[in-house]
Amino acid sequence: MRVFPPISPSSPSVSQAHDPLALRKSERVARMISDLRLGLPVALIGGPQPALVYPVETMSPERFAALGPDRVLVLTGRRAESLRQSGMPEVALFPVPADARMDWVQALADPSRRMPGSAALPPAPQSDPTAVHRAAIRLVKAAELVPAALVVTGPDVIDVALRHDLGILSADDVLAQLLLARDPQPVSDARVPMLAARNGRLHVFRAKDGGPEHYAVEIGQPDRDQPVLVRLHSACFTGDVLGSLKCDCGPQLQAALRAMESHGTGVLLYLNQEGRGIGLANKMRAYSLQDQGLDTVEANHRLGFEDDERDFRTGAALLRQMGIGRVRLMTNNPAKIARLDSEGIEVVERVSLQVGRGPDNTRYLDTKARKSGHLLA
Ligand SMILES: Nc1nc2c(ncn2[C@@H]2O[C@H](COP(=O)(O)OP(=O)(O)OP(=O)(O)O)[C@@H](O)[C@H]2O)c(=O)[nH]1
Ligand SMILES: [Zn+2]
Repeated sequence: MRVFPPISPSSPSVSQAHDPLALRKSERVARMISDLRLGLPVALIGGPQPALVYPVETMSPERFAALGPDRVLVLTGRRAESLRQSGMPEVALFPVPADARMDWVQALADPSRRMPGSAALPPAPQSDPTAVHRAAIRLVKAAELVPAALVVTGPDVIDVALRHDLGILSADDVLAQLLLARDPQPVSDARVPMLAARNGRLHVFRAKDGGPEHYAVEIGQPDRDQPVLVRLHSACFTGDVLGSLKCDCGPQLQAALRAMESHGTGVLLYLNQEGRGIGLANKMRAYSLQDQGLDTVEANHRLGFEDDERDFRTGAALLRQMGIGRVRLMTNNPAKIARLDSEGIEVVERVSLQVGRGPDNTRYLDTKARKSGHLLA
């Protein structure tokens, strides 16, 4: 008779050294992120009891109706504060009453949803978030969903997860994996002549964590022994592709390429960190809030995000991959300079990049200068 090894969710009993098909922790986390985008729950171990984590944004009404009695709504402290709960921890827990409606929960999580007429403010938050709650928020943020989760605890969670083939991992492992810096590897590259710079080559990079690909546009052949003219550009579909006037991204992208062309060489990293890392769907939620009068930072907070959710370690890793250790950085954002410096990339000079100011983005640019420390010259 065949004997199956016992299943140990947090540390698979068969190590990958012996079984190449055994899932790595990073692969389990990548699957969890995909599952949450699909509206599937994942099981986390780490609190007093194991828990199922459901994404508020994508869960179905049927799954909401079938939730167990011990469930809490997990919001970021930012979101809780915008619901007029002051002095919040980084992660806030609200008990969800048995008769709670799904649209009430969704409206607490997402300011773009209409609160059902009779709904009152949520009851006072429960205290003491555990690693499970912190991991739940990190996972839904990584999935670029509304940063809110329903966490259901119960003794049979692991049974349910095994029966339904759900992802299972310890919350500490999830948190550790999501904090790791990944080294994107080069995948392919080819010559791409551009209007702004004829002598261009596009390199595609991919990390092993299933996250987004990032790109490097190399102009000419920069001498690695000299500081290289570099731009770290975060994706902005609206500005870069549509020519939106709400920001300065499109003009900055083109001006950087033109500057590299006239200098003869340079590298523009195109980082897929849309909306300062919150994703395009959330950026459009933020834009709706801006249409109601909030500025770019207030809108992020109202949604439950920090001002800036980007991780510029990715930019440093790409530069290292390309053999670039010293740069003249085209930016107005001191956080980019600080991050490259702390990652061992020497910024020998900041090259100012002030272009594209107009009536539709004056407030946006002024807010970035006032609240996020962007330089105005
Ligand atoms: N959340 C949010 N993101 C925005 C908004 N407007 C633009 N963005 C995003 O902001 C980022 C701007 O990227 P960058 O131009 O590289 O960065 P920066 O911080 O302005 O720094 P520099 O341009 O280098 O000075 C892009 O990811 C845009 O998609 C907004 O109102 N809300
Ligand atoms: Zn933009």
